[in-house]
Amino acid sequence: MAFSNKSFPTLKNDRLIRAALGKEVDKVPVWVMRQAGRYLPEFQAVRARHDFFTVCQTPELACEVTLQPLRRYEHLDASIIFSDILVIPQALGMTVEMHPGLGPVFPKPLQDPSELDELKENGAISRLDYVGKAITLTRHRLEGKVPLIGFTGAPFTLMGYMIEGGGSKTMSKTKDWLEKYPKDVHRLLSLLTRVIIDYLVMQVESGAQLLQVFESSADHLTREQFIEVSSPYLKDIRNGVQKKLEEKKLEQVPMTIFAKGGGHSLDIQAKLGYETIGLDWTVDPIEAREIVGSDITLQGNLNPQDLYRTPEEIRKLTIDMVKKFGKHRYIANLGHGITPQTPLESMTAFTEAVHEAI
Ligand SMILES: Cc1c2[nH]c(c1CCC(=O)O)Cc1[nH]c(c(CCC(=O)O)c1C)Cc1[nH]c(c(CCC(=O)O)c1C)Cc1[nH]c(c(C)c1CCC(=O)O)C2
Repeated sequence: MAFSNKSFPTLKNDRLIRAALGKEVDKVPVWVMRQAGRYLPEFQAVRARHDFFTVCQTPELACEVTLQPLRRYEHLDASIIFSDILVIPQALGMTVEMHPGLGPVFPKPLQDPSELDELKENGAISRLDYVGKAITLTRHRLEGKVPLIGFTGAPFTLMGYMIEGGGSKTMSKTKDWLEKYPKDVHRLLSLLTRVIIDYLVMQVESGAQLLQVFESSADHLTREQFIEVSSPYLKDIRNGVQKKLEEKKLEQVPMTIFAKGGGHSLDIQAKLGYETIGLDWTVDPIEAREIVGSDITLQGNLNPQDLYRTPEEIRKLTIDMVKKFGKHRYIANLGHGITPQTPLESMTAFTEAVHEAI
């Protein structure tokens, strides 16, 4: 590696970090989940030549696609390292393939709790070394333009993919495990939590400046189930990362929890120690603020579907949204990832409108 993680270029735009820490900002920071992705022709061009996980595993390629949206959209206030949440099951020894049009596929999902013993926890972090290398390279190539976000899937969401063998509308196998094998479920969630903590610390060591935890399958959980199988692990992750960063004498970084469909548990999320809570588009900004109080930053939450409207309509919806959230403790984003057919000019309209709103 030509670059080391020492002496990164000075950060010139720190709006994202300031907003996450509750400091004053000149403009509302904005970034977009899946901002490096298939709506960009330059991303499609890279994907035409390389398999999805090859892009993730090759620091030069991961860095290139991470930078692509920043070259096109001058108003973006953050970058997010190009990778996937499913690199953790891969590092535990499971095979994951990305099938175009279908999404992720595990040829051999977990079928029985006895298979948990085959997961390779030892050495998992060193098998994810390529993510650290991509982060370090990207921090240098960013030249301090905007901060770099690192991320992970949350334990329940990862467990769901490992049991279902891919995306699932019903998650019925996972729900079956919750009923039949509660002890093994907690064993697996604890294993994933340990790996996730070390993985996030490694990302910070490599140069990540903010960390986001994706609990994307929270929409399958009731509030009671969220309390049982999600929130304790999310809390352990927040505390564990803080403790290990202290031990390693590394600087603390702000963390975001995004639980899609977790609107039923915002009060619980507010007590987990995360600086920022990400909201999907079903949550009302004013109600969310009332629930979480004034000491937490909110992130979100335009409906990704709204990016199919005209630029004028997008501007209006975005300005209305930003005004509802207000300038303090707020990071503008979509309520979930940007979709592949989104017109390129919609991103311009959205990001510009955020900066002009207040
Ligand atoms: C659930 C989940 C996954 N991956 C991720 C989540 C959590 C966020 C969410 O809820 O959407 C996280 C993720 N995946 C990707 C990123 C990159 C960083 C970014 O720009 O946001 C991030 C942060 C790249 C990707 N991950 C994927 C793509 C598209 C695949 C391709 O290029 O062929 C990209 C750009 C594929 C992927 N990866 C995953 C699925 C279900 C799919 C298929 C569905 C889809 O295509 O949107 C698992």
